[in-house]
Amino acid sequence: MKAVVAGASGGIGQPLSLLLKACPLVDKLALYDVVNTPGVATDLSHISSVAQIEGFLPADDGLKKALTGADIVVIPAGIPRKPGMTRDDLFKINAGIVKGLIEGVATTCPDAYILVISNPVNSTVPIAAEILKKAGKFNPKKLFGVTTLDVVRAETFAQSFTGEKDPSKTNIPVIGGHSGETIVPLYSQAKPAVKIPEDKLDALINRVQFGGDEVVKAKDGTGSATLSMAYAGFRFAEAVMKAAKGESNIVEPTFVYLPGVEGGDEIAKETGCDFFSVPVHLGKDGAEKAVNIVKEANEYEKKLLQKCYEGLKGNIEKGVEFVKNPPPPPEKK
Ligand SMILES: NC(=O)c1ccc[n+]([C@@H]2O[C@H](COP(=O)([O-])OP(=O)(O)OC[C@H]3O[C@@H](n4cnc5c(N)ncnc54)[C@H](O)[C@@H]3O)[C@@H](O)[C@H]2O)c1
Ligand SMILES: O=C(O)C[C@H](O)C(=O)O
Repeated sequence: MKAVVAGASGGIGQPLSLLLKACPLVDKLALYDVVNTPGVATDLSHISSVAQIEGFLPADDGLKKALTGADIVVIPAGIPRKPGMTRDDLFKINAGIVKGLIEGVATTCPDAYILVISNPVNSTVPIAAEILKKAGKFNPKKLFGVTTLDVVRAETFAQSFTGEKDPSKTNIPVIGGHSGETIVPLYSQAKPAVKIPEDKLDALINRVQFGGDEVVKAKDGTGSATLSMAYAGFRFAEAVMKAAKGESNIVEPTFVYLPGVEGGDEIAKETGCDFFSVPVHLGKDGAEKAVNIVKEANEYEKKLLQKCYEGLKGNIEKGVEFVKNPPPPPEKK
């Protein structure tokens, strides 16, 4: 498989590229960024793994060259948060970055699986969908917002209650979107079952919903989660690649366009949101089936979901509007 990382020189991009370089499922790896890819690619090229690696910059049609023949494109390009910012504050800059990259995908490798990491995911994925629709290249089964970090956090933060030595052995679905109260962990649906004491549940849910802020605060102005995100992004990319190669029974929560995925219509009706993260069966064609876990939520979780829908609808609409009614270009001074 040929994998492309767009935003490869960044805090997420570099460790994610390292994990992809070491992954035996990857034969070719193209690194694209507006800076530093020659250095990052040369460094990684000394690793004795299967993947042939190349780095590209925008000059000389670099994006097109990076994307040519891509099977999977992972996008962590864009600015990260600083303390005091919301993910929505990143929209102004990151919306344009994602738009440009997706336009490149639409013309060069429209059949690739597209994994969007750039924030605000609740809006950047709708932007990607609208751009692909405009180009007549939208395949909803192959466009994914990466929400795996929320799952990773939900597993990790619950470890003291599961008693598992390896927290990843407890499957905890996290649904909704990827920001604050739009993130809804469903501990009632954990497999194997987990008993969270009632007086500890609010704090646990809050930590998962605002785990990103915990890292932003600790990094004190130097960025947001990068290493845990690279781990999570790789975990999801590996799942997509394994499914593409024919491995069965791969189910991962991811933010998808529900009306375009089997089983999604029912969830869209129930949530009022066209884009939503739910556990999705992955196969050769991408998102094969969305699992309606929303209806399994208990009363406590249903209240969380109501808040999620309110925030998420506006974020989705903002992304769609950005493409349908683009803001005027800034005036030249
Ligand atoms: N989905 C998630 O769970 C999740 C988790 C963590 C971070 N993020 C988001 O991922 C994004 C990247 O975070 P980071 O910490 O790696 O930031 P970073 O600033 O360290 O890296 C971003 C990289 O993108 C590059 N870039 C900018 N414009 C580009 C363009 N047009 N084409 C290609 N590359 C371009 C920059 O040069 C930089 O190397 C942020 O928006 C952040 O909020 C998402
Ligand atoms: O919090 C952020 O801004 C980055 C990311 O979305 C995260 O959840 O860590």
